[in-house]
Amino acid sequence: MTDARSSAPAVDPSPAPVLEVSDLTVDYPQRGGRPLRAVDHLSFGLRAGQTLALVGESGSGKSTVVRALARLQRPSSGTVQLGGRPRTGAAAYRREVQMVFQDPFASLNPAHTVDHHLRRPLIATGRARRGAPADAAVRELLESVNLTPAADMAAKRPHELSGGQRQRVAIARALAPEPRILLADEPVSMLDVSIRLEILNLLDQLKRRHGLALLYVTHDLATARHFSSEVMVMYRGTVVERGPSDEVILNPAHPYTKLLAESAPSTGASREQARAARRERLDQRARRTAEQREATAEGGCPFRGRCPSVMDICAQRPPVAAVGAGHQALCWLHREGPEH
Ligand SMILES: Nc1ncnc2c1ncn2[C@@H]1O[C@H](COP(=O)(O)OP(=O)(O)OP(=O)(O)O)[C@@H](O)[C@H]1O
Repeated sequence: MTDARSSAPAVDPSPAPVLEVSDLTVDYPQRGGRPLRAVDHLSFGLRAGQTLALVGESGSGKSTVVRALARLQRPSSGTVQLGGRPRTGAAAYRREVQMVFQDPFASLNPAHTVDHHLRRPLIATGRARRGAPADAAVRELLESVNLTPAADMAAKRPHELSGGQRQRVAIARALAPEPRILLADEPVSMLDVSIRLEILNLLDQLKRRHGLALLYVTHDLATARHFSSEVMVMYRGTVVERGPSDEVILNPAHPYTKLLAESAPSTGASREQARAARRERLDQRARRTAEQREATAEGGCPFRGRCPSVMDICAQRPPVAAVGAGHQALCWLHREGPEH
């Protein structure tokens, strides 16, 4: 795998975020009990031309973050602001923030042609007028995701396409409104191994070409490292480690990230292995939900029930410790000062 980041044009290391998330908290009501805290006071920014990876096991809260950013889930508290503008109208926000979903089989309507899927958002968002301008814009979108000859592809229905081709259509559709932000929630986990890297490379190229800010949600640490400049590791709704992707993945500081890195499945897993991993993730999700209910009630370090280095002090909320340049871990092990 060539390093997608090494050929990156020099970018301003810290341009202002185009999307700012501050203290985002999402609680789900539970029948007859306390609400379940799926996201706990999360803050981060997405920057133009950069990819931030959000990693964690099933049930850690990644999809809830994406749903809140896409305004499909109302936060319990905190804010999500577009380019420093707190009150963007719903239509303008939806144009700027687009999503690519995990399942390209479910995200396209089987009754409609590819042309219909792309023409609709172009016209609805005023990016192209009906008729010849929309024809040209559909063609351009298809070519930009390498679906050619564009005229043949435009006439097809989803069932006539492979999984990878469908995901390319879904990406083209997300680009139609010319967004500034793309939220990609496990965009390749349902695809055949052989085409996963092609689709991730395509997203990477489109990010550069259009200066998109990309949030890449994944279970896969290898592709998180390869395709992102920064990584946030989430456990039970809390970011337990964040920093430059090489740093976090090659030198993990938090016991949870270490565990993830040690148990990471290979990117080249077969479809059967991927299915087995998915079943395991669903089991994990059920376990995490049960644990999360307890954690919501208890406080302290969310990972202490599984942590091999657990200490008495972990019953208290851990500090955010600097463990390297721009690299932080939420852990008592890295508390500054005398040994405890
Ligand atoms: N609509 C909902 N109502 C109640 N609880 C929910 C809802 N959606 C998610 N949860 C719970 O919130 C927690 C976080 O779930 P979320 O789907 O955000 O995690 P995830 O990391 O994206 O997992 P996966 O990779 O399986 O999608 C889990 O405990 C989950 O059971």
